[in-house]
Amino acid sequence: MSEDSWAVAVDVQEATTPSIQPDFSKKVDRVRPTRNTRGDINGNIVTENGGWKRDGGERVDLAEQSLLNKLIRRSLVRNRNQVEVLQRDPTSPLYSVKTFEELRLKPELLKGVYNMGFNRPSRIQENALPMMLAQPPQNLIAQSQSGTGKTAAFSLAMLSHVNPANKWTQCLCIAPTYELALQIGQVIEQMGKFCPDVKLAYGIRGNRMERGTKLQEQIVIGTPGTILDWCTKYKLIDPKKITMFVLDEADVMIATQGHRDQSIRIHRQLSKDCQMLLFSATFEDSVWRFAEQVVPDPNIIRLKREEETLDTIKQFYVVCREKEDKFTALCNLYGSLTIAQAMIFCHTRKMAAWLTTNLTKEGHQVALLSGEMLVEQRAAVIERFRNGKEKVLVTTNVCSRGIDVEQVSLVVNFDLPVDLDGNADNETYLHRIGRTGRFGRRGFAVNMVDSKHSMDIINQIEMHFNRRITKLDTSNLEEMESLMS
Ligand SMILES: Nc1ncnc2c1ncn2[C@@H]1O[C@H](COP(=O)(O)OP(=O)(O)OP(=O)(O)O)[C@@H](O)[C@H]1O
Repeated sequence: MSEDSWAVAVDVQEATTPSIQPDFSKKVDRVRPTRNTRGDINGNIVTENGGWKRDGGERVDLAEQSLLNKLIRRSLVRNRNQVEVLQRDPTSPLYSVKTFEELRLKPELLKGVYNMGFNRPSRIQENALPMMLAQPPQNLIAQSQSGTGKTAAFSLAMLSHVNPANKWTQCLCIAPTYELALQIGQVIEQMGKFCPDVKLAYGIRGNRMERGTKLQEQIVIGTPGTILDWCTKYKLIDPKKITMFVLDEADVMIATQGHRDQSIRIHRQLSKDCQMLLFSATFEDSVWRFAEQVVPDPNIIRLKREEETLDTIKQFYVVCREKEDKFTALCNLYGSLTIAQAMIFCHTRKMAAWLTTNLTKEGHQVALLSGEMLVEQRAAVIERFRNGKEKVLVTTNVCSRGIDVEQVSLVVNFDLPVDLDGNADNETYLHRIGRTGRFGRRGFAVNMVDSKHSMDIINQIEMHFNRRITKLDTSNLEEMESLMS
């Protein structure tokens, strides 16, 4: 098969690829590919179909991607951009806080916040928290990329909002999946550690409740289907008594079949005075239309994603003939440079598996990350790599977003990133190599070129970013050392 046809032949390849870790194969049959993907103004990939996006050769489940981000994240994502605030009533004063004290939280809740290691509100929290805690209640639509502190913000708002003396459900929070709901629940539990009278229930599949009894938990978090059943069929919750409704990950929610309608049906049961809060990492038209339906008269807070830059990254390409040749070039490269850690991107799982096997045979300590693994397994691989247990991480695109490994100094595009039409996928290129050269450090990116088509792609990338990609001869050690010094 010609290397050029990777993008087109991916279905066939993956269907015929044996799982190298057989236990992980159970994810494969859930594939529902979508063609309708594009980036929003924040550079996030969005999809209007099915909750899946195709990312190069892998299909990515948006909810899983979100869960992976949560599992591997250790701290706030840095963002120096200004928050944009659009107030419903532009004449009312705009409050923002620089400390948690200014919010006048209950002491036990403040203790919970500090106990989590939060010293001050994150950029989005500075504006979102006073708005969510304001009296009379205000509706809010907030958008910022994953990891900027949204979950922590609305968890705090819910914990602050409830009256523990009232033994009925007052805050309802819905999330796209069982696993995501559990993650949010953990944050609430941790933050509310010193608020023993505030109770939390999980409205998720498998959590069976007796029909007709009313829940006493003040906060209920769950998935739209179960929550809808609990409100309507089982009547465990009186929706008219809900005074705060939180809809998290709106972009993922509407990309999942059925969730959009269920969310709207839950919303319809709520009282008109209920405070509505909606959060999303991306914000393109379909999310916006949905948000407007669910959140009347909103205040809007948006934090633009910080631009990734190629300024501190030296980019090269190596001309090769076929995959064996690319492999030799890679070994030469790796053998001659002092590289802290490297990430190598392949287009398909099959290629990633082949490369991992061969690098391992050469004596390298290699980790493999691919879409057939369960989310928890992917998170564990990333954690090992972060801790330096392996020096090389071979991967398909599934993990190109979200992982920040500061010590990665080399990114190799063993296969160049292409879109479904076989053109340069500039956005993916930026995400892949943008992770090296972080925080002013120098990074290197090496692209393997194995055909006229892939040379065209390099030219397209050069033009797009207006940055030179220099030819590298990996058999010429001296030249390579001087270029890459
Ligand atoms: N004020 C803060 N100070 C320090 N760390 C914080 C603060 N707020 C949140 N964090 C931490 O930052 C990380 C990201 O926060 P959070 O999960 O709330 O972000 P998010 O925008 O909801 O992203 P996602 O939707 O992917 O979870 C978490 O590890 C959280 O514990």
